[in-house]
Amino acid sequence: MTEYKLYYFNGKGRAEVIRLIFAAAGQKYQDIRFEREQWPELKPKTPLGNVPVLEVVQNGKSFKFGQSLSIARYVARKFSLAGRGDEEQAEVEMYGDQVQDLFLELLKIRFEVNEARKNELRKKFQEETLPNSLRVLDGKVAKNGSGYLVASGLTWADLFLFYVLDWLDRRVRSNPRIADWLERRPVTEL
Ligand SMILES: N[C@@H](CCC(=O)N[C@@H](CS)C(=O)NCC(=O)O)C(=O)O
Repeated sequence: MTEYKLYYFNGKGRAEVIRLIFAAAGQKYQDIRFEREQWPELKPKTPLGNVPVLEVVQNGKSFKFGQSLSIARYVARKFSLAGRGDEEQAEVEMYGDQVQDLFLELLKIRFEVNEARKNELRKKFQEETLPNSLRVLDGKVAKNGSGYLVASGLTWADLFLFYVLDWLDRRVRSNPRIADWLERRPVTEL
C-alpha cells in the first residue's frame, strides 16, 4: 500500500490545489500541518528548503519532493486527473500554468506592503489580467462540451482554477455589506 503525506503550513496557500486533487480522487493522505514556530526546525529537512512537500511511502521506502505544481501533476497523473493522452495532458499543463500565473499575481497583491502599489496591482489584475484569462478559459469550457477545461472531464487544472476563483469569491464574501446581505437574504433553491 502506498501512503501519502503532505506537509505544509496550517493554511491553504500553495498546498490547497494538491488537497483538492486528493479530495477529487477520493484518495486518503495525511494532511500534515504545522505552525510558523515549527518551521525553522523543519526547513532543513525539506528537499528545497520550502513547502509544500509530498512524502510517498511505498514498500518501506520513502520518497520526498517539493514544488507545488510538480506535486499537483504527480498526484493528478496517479489518479487520472491529468487529462487523457499526451496532447490533452499538454493542454491541461498549459491551463494549469495559466492559472498559476493568476495565482502568483494574487499572491503578489496579497503580500504587497505599499498601499499605492497594491492598488495599482489590483486594478491591473481586475481590469486586464483576470478578464483576459477568464475569457480564454471560459471560452474553452463552453466549446468542448464537457463542462471542464478539456474534453475528457475533470483535471487538476479545473481544480486549480476553482481554488483561484474561490479565493476571489471569498474576497467579495468578506466585504461587510455583502456578508450582511448573504446572512439576511431569503433561502431559495435558485
Ligand atoms: N515554487 C514553490 C514555492 C514554495 C514556497 O515559496 N513555499 C513557501 C510557503 S507558500 C515557503 O516554504 N516559505 C518558507 C521559506 O521559504 O522559508 C512551490 O510552488 O512550491
